[in-house]
Amino acid sequence: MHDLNSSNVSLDYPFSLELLPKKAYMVGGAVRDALLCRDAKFRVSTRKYLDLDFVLPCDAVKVARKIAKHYKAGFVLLDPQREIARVVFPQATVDFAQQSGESIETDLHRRDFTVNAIAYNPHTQEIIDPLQGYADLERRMMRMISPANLKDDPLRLMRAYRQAAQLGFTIETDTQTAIRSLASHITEVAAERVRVEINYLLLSSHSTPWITRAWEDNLLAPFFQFATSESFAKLTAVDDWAVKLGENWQQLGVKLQEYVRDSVKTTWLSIAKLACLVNPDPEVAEIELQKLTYSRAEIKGVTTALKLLPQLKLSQMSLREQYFFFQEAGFVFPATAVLAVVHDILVEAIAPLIDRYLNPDDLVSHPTPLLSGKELIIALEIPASPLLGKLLMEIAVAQVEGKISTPGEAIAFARQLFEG
Ligand SMILES: Nc1ccn([C@@H]2O[C@H](COP(=O)(O)OP(=O)(O)OP(=O)(O)O)[C@@H](O)[C@H]2O)c(=O)n1
Ligand SMILES: [Mg+2]
Repeated sequence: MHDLNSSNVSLDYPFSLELLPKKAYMVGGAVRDALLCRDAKFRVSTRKYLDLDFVLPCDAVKVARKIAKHYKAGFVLLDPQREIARVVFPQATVDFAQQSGESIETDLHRRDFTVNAIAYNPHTQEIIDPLQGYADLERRMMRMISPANLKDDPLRLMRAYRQAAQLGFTIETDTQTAIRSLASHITEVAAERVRVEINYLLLSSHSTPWITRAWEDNLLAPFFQFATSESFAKLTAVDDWAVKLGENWQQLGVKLQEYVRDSVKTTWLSIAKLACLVNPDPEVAEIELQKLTYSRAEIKGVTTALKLLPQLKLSQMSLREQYFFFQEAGFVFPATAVLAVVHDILVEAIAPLIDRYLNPDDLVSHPTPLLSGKELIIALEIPASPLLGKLLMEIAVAQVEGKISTPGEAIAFARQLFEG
C-alpha cells in the first residue's frame, strides 16, 4: 500500500500527535499533496502555509479546543451543529471535523473528488482509499465521486477546474460531462464562495485555460453575463503582456503581482483580468462585482481601470491631463497599463506614462505639494471652502507645467487666480 512514510516526504504537524486521539484521520488536500509530493515531478506548488483537515469519530470540537489551549493558538468554532472547529497556528490552519456517517469510509464517500477522498491515520500510517483516489493521483485526474455529490454542493463543479489548474491535472471525461449537465446549479452557491474560486482561477497564467473551460462549460455565464469568448481570450493576452511589460519595467511586473486583497488572493493582475470579463461600462461592472461580493477596493480597481482606458486611447495627453490621469489612477495604474495594451493601445504610447509612474521623483505622477491647505488659508486669508481645493489643484498643475516651483511663487500664483 502507499505509505506516506516510505518516502522522503515529511509531514510537519504544527502540534504533537499525542494530543490527537488514536482514531483520527487526516483528509483532503494535505493528504493529496503529500502523496503527490513523493514524486517531485508532480509537485506543482510549494506551500509555506499549511492547511490541514482532520476527521475524528467523536469529540472533534473538544480535541480542537484542547490543542488550541495547549499551544495558545487561535480557536474558531466553525459549525457547532456538525462539530467543526478550527485551530489557527502561526504557520498552519488546522480544521477538526466530526466524521460524517458511521465510518471514515462513509465520510470519504460524501466528498467531492477521489483525489480528495483519501484518509491517512498519522498514528498508524494507514491509508484509507476506498475510491481509488491514489490511482487517480497517478493519472493526474480529477474524478468525481458521483454526480449526486457534485449536486449536493455545486461549488464542487468549480473546484474541479480550480484544482485541476493548481495541480496540473485533467478532468476525467464522465466528470466533465456531469459538470456540464449540472452547471445551472452553480447559482445555488453563495456568491462569496464562487468569488474565491474565481480568484484562484485569475491568479496565474496556468489557470487561464481552466477559467476559459469553466466558462465554456457554463459555470461562469451567470456571473459574467456580458463576457464572450473574446473576453476570455483577453485573459491570455493579460498574462502575456504582464510578462512582456515586466521584462521591460521590472517594477511594474512586481506591482502587478502585489495583492489588493491578501486573504483571498486578488492581485493587480487579477484586477486587469476582471476588467476584461465585466461590462466595459464601469457602472454596470460595479453591480456585477458587487453581486460577486468583491470588496470596495477591488471594485474600485476594476472600475477605475475601465474609466481610464478611453483616455489612454486618445492621442497625446497634455501635462495637465496626465496629472489628473495619475490622480485618478493611483495604485490602479499597473492594472490600467496592462488593460490598455491588451486593448491594442501601443506600448510606445503608454511607455512615457509607465516611466513617470515608476519614477518616484516625477512630479506629474507623484506630486509633492508646494503648499498645504492651511498655509494657503493663512497666506490668502480665506476660509476653508471648495475653492481652496480648486486653488491647491491649480497650484499643483502649474507646478507640473513648470510655471512655478517655490511656495512663494505658489502663493503669488494662487493670489492672482483668487483675485483675478
Ligand atoms: N465543496 C467541498 C469542499 C471540500 N470538500 C472536501 O474537504 C476537503 C478539504 O477542503 P479544502 O481545504 O477546501 O480543499 P482541499 O482539497 O484541501 O484543497 P486546498 O486546501 O488545496 O485548496 C477536500 O479535499 C474535500 O475532501 C468537499 O468535499 N467539497
Ligand atoms: Mg485544504
